Amino acid sequence: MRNCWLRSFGQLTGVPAAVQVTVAVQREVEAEAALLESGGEVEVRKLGLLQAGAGVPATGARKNLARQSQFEVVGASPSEEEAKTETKVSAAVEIVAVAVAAGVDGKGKKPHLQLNELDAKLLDDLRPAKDSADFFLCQLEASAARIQKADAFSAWELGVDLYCRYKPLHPELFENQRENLKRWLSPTFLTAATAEHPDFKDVLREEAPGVYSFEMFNLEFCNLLLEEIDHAQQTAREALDRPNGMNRYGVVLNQMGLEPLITILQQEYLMPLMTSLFPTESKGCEDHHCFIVRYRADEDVGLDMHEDDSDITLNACLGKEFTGATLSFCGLVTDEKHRKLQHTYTHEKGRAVIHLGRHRHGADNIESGERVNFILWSVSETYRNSQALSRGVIMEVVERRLDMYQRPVLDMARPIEEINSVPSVCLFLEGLPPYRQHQLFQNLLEVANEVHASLGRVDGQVPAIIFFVALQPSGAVPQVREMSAVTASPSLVILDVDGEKRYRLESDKDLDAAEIRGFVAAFREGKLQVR
Ligand SMILES: O=C(O)CCC(=O)C(=O)O
Ligand SMILES: [Fe+2]
Repeated sequence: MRNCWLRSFGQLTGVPAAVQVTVAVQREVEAEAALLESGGEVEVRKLGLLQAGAGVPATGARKNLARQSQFEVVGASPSEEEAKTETKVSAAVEIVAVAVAAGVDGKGKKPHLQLNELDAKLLDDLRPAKDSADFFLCQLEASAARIQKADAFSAWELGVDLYCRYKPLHPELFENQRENLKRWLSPTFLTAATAEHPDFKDVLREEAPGVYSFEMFNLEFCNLLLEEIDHAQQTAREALDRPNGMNRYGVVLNQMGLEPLITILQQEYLMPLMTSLFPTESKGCEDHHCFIVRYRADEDVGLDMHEDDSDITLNACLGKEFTGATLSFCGLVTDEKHRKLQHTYTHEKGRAVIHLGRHRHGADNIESGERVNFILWSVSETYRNSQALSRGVIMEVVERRLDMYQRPVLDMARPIEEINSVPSVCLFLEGLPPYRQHQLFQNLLEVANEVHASLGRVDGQVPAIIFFVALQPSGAVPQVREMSAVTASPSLVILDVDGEKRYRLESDKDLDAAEIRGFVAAFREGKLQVR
């Protein structure tokens, strides 16, 4: 068995499960080939990303966290046995097996980063059952073909690159997070959050109705994270996304591989607090978007009043030295006086403020120095689904709008908000065999390109008809399916959320490019019946 060590990494934003696995396996296979060619004389470094995707059950307490783990394999001389390894099936299975053996049995060379319990559980889940391997591989191949052929997926690959390249400055932020957090959280908050009956009354300061603050991180953590962010910006700047359209100089922490840390922070320490302050909105708060904002005189100096695309927002100041840059609050967007200024909060290093995402707020201009804050947007699918009818399709929290606008077909799991206002062609393919998904995706792509060409599509602008594809029942897919009132796969629907209309293709024929083309053309000519 080759030496191998594991590291746990975070979630790739915007990358569906099967695609992540495929990229990993493709690279593994390439590296494998290089290793065999070299006769094992040259050490080959292989990087991969494992994810419990198709055919591999994603169980465990936190789907999000249990979804992936990244591992590195360093090859020594291949054995006879290994030299025979040719197929992707055995490569995929072998990779999993190597990871499991090294991680769970602790046999690997010294671990680069320690496995935490959930990683161990993940690897157990991934231990491939013989009969699922073929199906698993089939999914991988279909996704590989999609990646190679469809431009629509190219940006997702870029995300993978960042993961492979980023080398942390402070590994302790990426390993053994549960233990480390105990050292980094303020003792008062830690005690309150971990008590048998969590009680925050001595910890919280009510700043204004619905706005609370508390001491959260100690200085060691603030400084550690500040240094890691600087390091990421220096070494991987071009690959880091901006956190949202409003902050030009922030970074998305999940993208740097910090998702496991943030998830533990959210689920184990913040959840009791969120539950006690915001019982409705915190129910089912499983997802998060975590990012850094930065203000200084020569960059962004402040942020206009807005509401967040979160259900609950936590905003902790990491430093550095600054004056000004206070945070102003008005009311909840549903309040009559929601535009009236109600409170101005002064940030302190290590102190966090927590409020509902729909509580209007804005960052006042910085006067001198630099302010860097850690923002955690918690998202509750349970709460969002309960609000679905009044709010239209709910957005995933991660915005990659400009990228999205370039793509002919978008991922329905993470739609852009225009799905609520622009007619959207939605193709549901969840559960279909991979070759069929691939074929129909190609058909949709072909029609989307034709339609956009005929509409005179302008780069960077939302076209008059958007195309979405659903490959797995994740993210917004179940919700869009429900709104479309279809149960089968494939299903083709044109959804006009704003006009409260939907058009379903009902046909005896097998779906193909001609059918899709005809259906969209009929819609454009106003010939479709609402169904
Ligand atoms: O700068 C702050 O403290 C607030 C930032 C913020 O509201 C946001 O990024 O959504
Ligand atoms: Fe905000």
